[in-house]
Amino acid sequence: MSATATRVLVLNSGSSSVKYQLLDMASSTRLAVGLVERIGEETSRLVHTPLASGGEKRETEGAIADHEAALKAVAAELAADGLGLDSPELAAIGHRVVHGGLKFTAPTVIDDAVLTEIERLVPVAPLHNPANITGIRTARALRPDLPQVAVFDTAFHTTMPEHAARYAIDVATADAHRIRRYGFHGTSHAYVSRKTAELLGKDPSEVNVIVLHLGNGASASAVAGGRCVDTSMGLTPLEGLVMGTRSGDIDPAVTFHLKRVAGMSTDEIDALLNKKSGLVGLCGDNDMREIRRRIDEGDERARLAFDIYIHRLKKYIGAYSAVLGKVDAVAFTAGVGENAAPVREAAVAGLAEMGLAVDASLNAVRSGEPRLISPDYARVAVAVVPTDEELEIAQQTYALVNA
Ligand SMILES: Nc1ncnc2c1ncn2[C@@H]1O[C@H](COP(=O)(O)OP(=O)(O)O)[C@@H](O)[C@H]1O
Ligand SMILES: CC(=O)OP(=O)(O)O
Ligand SMILES: [Mg+2]
Repeated sequence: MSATATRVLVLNSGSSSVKYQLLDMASSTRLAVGLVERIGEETSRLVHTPLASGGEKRETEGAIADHEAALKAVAAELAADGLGLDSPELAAIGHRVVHGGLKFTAPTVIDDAVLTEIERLVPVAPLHNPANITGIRTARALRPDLPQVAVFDTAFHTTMPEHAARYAIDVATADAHRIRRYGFHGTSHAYVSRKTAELLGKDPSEVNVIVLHLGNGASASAVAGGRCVDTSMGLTPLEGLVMGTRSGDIDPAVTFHLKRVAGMSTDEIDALLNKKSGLVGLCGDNDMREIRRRIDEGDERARLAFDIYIHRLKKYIGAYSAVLGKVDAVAFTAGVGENAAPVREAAVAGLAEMGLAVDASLNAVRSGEPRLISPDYARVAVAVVPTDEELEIAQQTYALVNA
């Protein structure tokens, strides 16, 4: 790495999107940020903002067939601003990798063996690891000389005690197939729980926080003194909360029933629970903005979908309050958590006996900053804390390549 190489490119590849940021770590500045969405559809969209030059946001619409094409389009956008991947100032590329299994508990420089292990984990993160792998391969082909670092969603959750991480199934079978609860969105849960402590003016070691990461995928975590002690996602990112397209918790016997009685194949059941369930399965929409609009128009299906979503969320707030014993803060984050005031209001409604309340005028504030939305008298702080997985990945990546 050259002495002047202080930039990190971060790729957060999702099942149908890529979020990216180019950061200069020496000056703590964002040089460019962007998003490619609806990859694989006719209506793909790339939004690129060249912050370094103060340039205007650029939007390109049109089919982007796969993640490889998406990354090449991102590289071209960066090059157009003089920030191309060929820059000698680039120190490393940091990749979000969703499933790291038991092997990866920290950021890792990617070599062939690491890539093979990430591939081995595809069956337990079928929507995510393949996209992460394509991102890594494409970036490597463009800059074979540069360190590529994987930052795993599962890493933060490896501190979970065995009684939280194990399923109550036959131990020999579980161990033979590495079946246990891994948890995901860990980079976000780590970042947000730390930021929440900061907002309270405390050290992370002094506070217990329930983090509600509500994006398209959604998960809750119980963080005690900076360490994760429980989280809602399991072997795969399917367990737990109701999500945009995923069912979350369900009686596993539903799957046997669908196979034996409805005659569905394993792949069909997988697709049903991962892609055609959750909010989209319940009401046809997975975007909370659209669901709220429909509720305002009196749409009953949208109302029921919302109520099911909130009911599950409330159950996890209750469960994690019990797991933690004492809760200092509940933090809402990600697309829904940061933007949907009605979700925050409804999730906390009726929990005054547990010390939880939301102040309506504070909850209505729109801001990109961490903020409290609970009234002064509330025993537990309720906060909105914007996540920044890309910044966290950049910092971990830069620290590793400079170590
Ligand atoms: N202004 C808003 N109001 C309500 N919900 C929103 C708003 N903006 C985004 N969302 C929700 O956030 C979701 C995306 O969250 P995000 O954290 O970006 O998810 P992911 O990383 O899984 O793509 C959208 O599907 C939508 O439901
Ligand atoms: C793990 C996971 O569910 O990630 P996302 O929310 O990006 O789909
Ligand atoms: Mg996300």
